[in-house]
Amino acid sequence: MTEVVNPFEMAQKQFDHVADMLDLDEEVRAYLRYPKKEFHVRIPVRMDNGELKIFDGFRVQHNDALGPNKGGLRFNQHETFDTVRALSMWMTWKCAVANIPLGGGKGGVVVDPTTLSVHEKERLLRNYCRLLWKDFGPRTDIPAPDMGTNAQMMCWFMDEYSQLSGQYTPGVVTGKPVGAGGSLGRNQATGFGVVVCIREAMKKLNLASKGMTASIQGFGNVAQFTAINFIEKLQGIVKCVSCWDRIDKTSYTFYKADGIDPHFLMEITDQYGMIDKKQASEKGYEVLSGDAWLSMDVDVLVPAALEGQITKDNVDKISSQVKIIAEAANGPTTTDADEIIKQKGYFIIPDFLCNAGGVTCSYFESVQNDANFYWSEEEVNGKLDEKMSVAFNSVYEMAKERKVYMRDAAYMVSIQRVVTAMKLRGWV
Ligand SMILES: NC(=O)C1=CN([C@@H]2O[C@H](COP(=O)(O)OP(=O)(O)OC[C@H]3O[C@@H](n4cnc5c(N)ncnc54)[C@H](OP(=O)(O)O)[C@@H]3O)[C@@H](O)[C@H]2O)C=CC1
Ligand SMILES: O=C(O)CCC(=O)C(=O)O
Repeated sequence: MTEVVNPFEMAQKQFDHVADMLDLDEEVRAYLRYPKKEFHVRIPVRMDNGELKIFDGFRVQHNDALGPNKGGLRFNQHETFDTVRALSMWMTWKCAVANIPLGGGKGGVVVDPTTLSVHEKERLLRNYCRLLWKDFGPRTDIPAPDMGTNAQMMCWFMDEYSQLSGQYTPGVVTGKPVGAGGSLGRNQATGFGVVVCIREAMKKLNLASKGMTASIQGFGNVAQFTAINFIEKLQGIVKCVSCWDRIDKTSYTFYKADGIDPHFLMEITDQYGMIDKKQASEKGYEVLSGDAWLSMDVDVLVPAALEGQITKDNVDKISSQVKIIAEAANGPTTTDADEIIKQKGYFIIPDFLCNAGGVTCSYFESVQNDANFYWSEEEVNGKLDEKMSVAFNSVYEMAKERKVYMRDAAYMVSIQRVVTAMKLRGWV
């Protein structure tokens, strides 16, 4: 039977498991198992053809013990309240593991962004902001780009908020374009951080990175910059990436035995992330089935698309040659599949550690906005590399010390930091 995946149940299960291992107090568990605040809005938008359409939008603020809630805003046709709840909870652990003074939040609008014109997208984004602006702010809750949203949309959000509040407020949102309060390096930061984690894992496993092979699911922001950094920083070879084809309504894997060229593939990818099959084939790429990425004989497997992709039904397809599973997406592995991965002894870099580079760079962007002083790209990348290496090593050390799985170790580091802040603030 196909596994049904509710991301929020998955997030709670993961938390409960480590709460038991830490013998966490019942009151603390009750606090952390659910978000602190949730918003559901109905967003009216006048479409280009004059019709009025209403969209469902969510914002969830899980926990702000360490600092203001922080997390992306997704435009996704499959978004649910529970997905956003799970993602906000994972943001709490992500900020804590990265050791940045921020809490967990996430937002989502139920919409297929490919069906909207630019003007419709802008009206939807601005109306979402108008309905919720009093609950956002640089000291309250700070959104950022995520699936289906981008830097331009963050800029509209910043502009709308600034107009409503009567003050130029760049720090209300991160992931803005450079030149409008954005930080150099933010666009590539998540993929950059994924590769820092892979590099650190390789050091621990005594693997030389040169010539190591990888297979990546997805070809959006995170996947693209993971591929580029894996090739350029580690001198590795990316054998394939995959993408969703909205015309054929299926996904495809683009494979090249001697390694893909992410820059070429980016040139033939449209604004919604679809790679042109014809042009890829002409350049010698094999176009394989959407799940072919999972069974590749490679050293590093990188799910970088969606949640719930590695399930108990397909986990056995993972090659025994794989040495590292780097979870670049949020929640790509279901709890049942995770148990099998753990038993088989694959080295996993858990999602909220692996993809923490994005929010860490967002934090740098907020710091620059507050100071109104902007850093060079070298400075941003240097600080990001350091933060991600320290985060990886703190989790690795915890796993070694407690003899636990890397995911459990990441939870232990994060939960302890959040609970310490809650206790110091007198919440529990
Ligand atoms: N952007 C960021 O800074 C961060 C993102 N993340 C997480 O990383 C993941 C990817 O996000 P991001 O790259 O920003 O999102 P994008 O929207 O840029 O990319 C998502 C990618 O997944 C592809 N995709 C969708 N469905 C499938 C499928 N069934 N099979 C294969 N590919 C598919 C999309 O293709 P198409 O576009 O054609 O639909 C697209 O290439 C998400 O889980 C997100 O939450 C985590 C931390 C930070
Ligand atoms: O950059 C950010 O603030 C958040 C990024 C995000 O949503 C995520 O890491 O999942």
